[in-house]
Amino acid sequence: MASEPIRVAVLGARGRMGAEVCRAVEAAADLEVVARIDAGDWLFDVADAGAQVVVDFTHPDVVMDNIRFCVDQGIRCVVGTSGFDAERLSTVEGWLAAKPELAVLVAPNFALGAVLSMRFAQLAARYYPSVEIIELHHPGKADAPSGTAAYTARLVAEARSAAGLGPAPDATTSEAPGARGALVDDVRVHSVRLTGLVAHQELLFGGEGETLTIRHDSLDRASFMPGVLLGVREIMGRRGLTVGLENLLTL
Ligand SMILES: NC(=O)C1=CN([C@@H]2O[C@H](COP(=O)(O)OP(=O)(O)OC[C@H]3O[C@@H](n4cnc5c(N)ncnc54)[C@H](OP(=O)(O)O)[C@@H]3O)[C@@H](O)[C@H]2O)C=CC1
Ligand SMILES: O=C(O)C1=N[C@H](C(=O)O)C[C@H](O)C1
Repeated sequence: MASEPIRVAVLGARGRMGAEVCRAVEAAADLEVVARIDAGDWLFDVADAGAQVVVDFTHPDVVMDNIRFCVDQGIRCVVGTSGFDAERLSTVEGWLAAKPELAVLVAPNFALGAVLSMRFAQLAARYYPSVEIIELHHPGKADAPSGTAAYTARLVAEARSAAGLGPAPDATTSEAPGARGALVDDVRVHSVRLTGLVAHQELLFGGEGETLTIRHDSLDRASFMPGVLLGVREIMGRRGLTVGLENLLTL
């Protein structure tokens, strides 16, 4: 006998990602949307609808309150919203410590190619003295740099530090504000916002007489959906906090 579909609530349901997630979940035979919540809606509808998993694509300013609500209500979370730093992640871990049967997935990027490009970047990082990140997004994006770029910068910085690399060479002594981008974990990150774009990232590595460019392009939000659906299915069998879709893949 077929098992019951997983009951999913979508937060940010009228947004760019939330609307796409509602469509993708509805199209999956083993999942169903039981609540669609957006700004101004009553969050308790999620619990009243018997949601087993919440998918959050809202805003960095509200996502922590949403996770807190879900943990209090005993609901698992798949979180795509950006804005997570080490402090936020450890706060979520603290909440989960009191509810060990629950699980939260925070994935900076659900696109397979983005996850692979970060893994390739980790491999390359130890070999090149210079590295800079350029992230390019649609102009409706609220935060800069992107969550993916911040996460990538951290992975690259960890790989550089493990390899004993110091700061990237840079003789700049005079700079117009922002001209050299933001420093994230000692890695320069440049943010472009441009009509027509969706979500894109380039990592530029430089060594003696050569450069290496690793680029990923999400040309459509459909690119994120297989990762989101995988997250919803996998979170049912997990416990605690998982950071990064790579932990659900065999890479
Ligand atoms: N991890 C990944 O792979 C991806 C992550 N993202 C991230 O997802 C987030 C959303 O992106 P996007 O869909 O483009 O943004 P949108 O602004 O299009 O959508 C966000 C939606 O959330 C709503 N919202 C705001 N506050 C609340 C709240 N408290 N409860 C419920 N809904 C709320 C907004 O309403 P209103 O507009 O009225 O405020 C809006 O409808 C961003 O942080 C983005 O970086 C995006 C793509 C992929
Ligand atoms: O806002 C977006 O669009 C995206 N946000 C995420 C991020 O901040 O990294 C993921 C992807 O880049 C799309």
